[in-house]
Amino acid sequence: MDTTPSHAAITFREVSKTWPQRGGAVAALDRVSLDVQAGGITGVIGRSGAGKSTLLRLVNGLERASAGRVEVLGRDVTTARGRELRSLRRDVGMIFQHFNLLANRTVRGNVALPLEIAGVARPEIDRRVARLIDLVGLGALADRYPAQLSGGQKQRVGIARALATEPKVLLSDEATSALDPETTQAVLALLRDINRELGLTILLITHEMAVVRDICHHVAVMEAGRIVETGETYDIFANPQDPVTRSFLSGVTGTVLPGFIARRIVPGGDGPAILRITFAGDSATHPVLSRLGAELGIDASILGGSIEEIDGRPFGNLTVQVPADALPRAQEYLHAHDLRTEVLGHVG
Ligand SMILES: Nc1ncnc2c1ncn2[C@@H]1O[C@H](COP(=O)(O)OP(=O)(O)OP(=O)(O)O)[C@@H](O)[C@H]1O
Repeated sequence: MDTTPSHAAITFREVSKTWPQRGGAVAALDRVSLDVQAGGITGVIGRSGAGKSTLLRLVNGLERASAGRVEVLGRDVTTARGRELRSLRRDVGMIFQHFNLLANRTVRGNVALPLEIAGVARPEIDRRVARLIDLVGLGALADRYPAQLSGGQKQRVGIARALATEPKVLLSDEATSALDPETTQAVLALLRDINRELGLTILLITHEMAVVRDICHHVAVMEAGRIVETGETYDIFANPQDPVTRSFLSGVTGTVLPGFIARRIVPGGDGPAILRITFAGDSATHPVLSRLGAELGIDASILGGSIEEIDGRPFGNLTVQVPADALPRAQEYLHAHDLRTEVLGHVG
């Protein structure tokens, strides 16, 4: 996919943000550059304190950069003030981990709020609110108050409210972190539908790689105020480069070794090799193990594995044990078939 700035809905150029602190300053963002593709879903993942919220809040002017430039839909947020900033904010909706609904307003009243603030006429407000409430599947609950809703329903209200001013960009600040796994799936599916149907650009921050896997087309990995890796989600899963990315992936791609295997690997061991094979793209469904046996006479025993779908494409990992003396031939064969391998160690 083209990554030139002309196709970006949001661009960060050499953006830094420092907070004054006693005895110095803390750099929340350190010369971050990123293009967020128009019409796509981009995830920013990082540990607590990596700078994700700060990055997100620069997009709608809730925070201002200390240096660098942030452009949204071709407009410079870094310098926007007053009327210009208000108009920009109407183009950028936001949803939050804790929903931020007004307790004394019904579902209808919460969704109507941004339109009331924007001075939209009442009949138009009523029309738009009814449509939005239907869009997020809350038609039957329009007159309930937030306290009478589940977490997932509250987030649907948050989404409807964020869409009220017909924004072109939606920011999501850990929108599913407070929800159970099933509700998370339903809310992610709603975001995916909205992205597809409305062509909305979504920029979300999360600390869960599963969220990235499930809905993001692109991902940027942050650590200590910097972006350490960025790319299409599938490529990042199939071929992660940075240790931070690898550690995030270890929880979701079946790459964590079960204890019974990990305990067998000993430093300096010279017994059978434990090999991880990564299957991506077309190679994901090749019967390579049986061919290793049939063509090379190498017996590989399966220790663990998983296969899943990322961005509609198959992706898998297989951990196998092969005799130490057969390892070079096995790897050569696997590499010739476009499979990646990693020697995790040797049994002692
Ligand atoms: N208003 C503030 N004043 C001072 N320091 C701040 C402020 N907001 C954030 N920071 C600091 O900036 C750094 C980045 O914080 P930020 O909230 O962007 O991280 P995060 O990746 O979103 O973390 P989390 O996942 O915990 O929300 C942290 O070191 C944080 O302590």
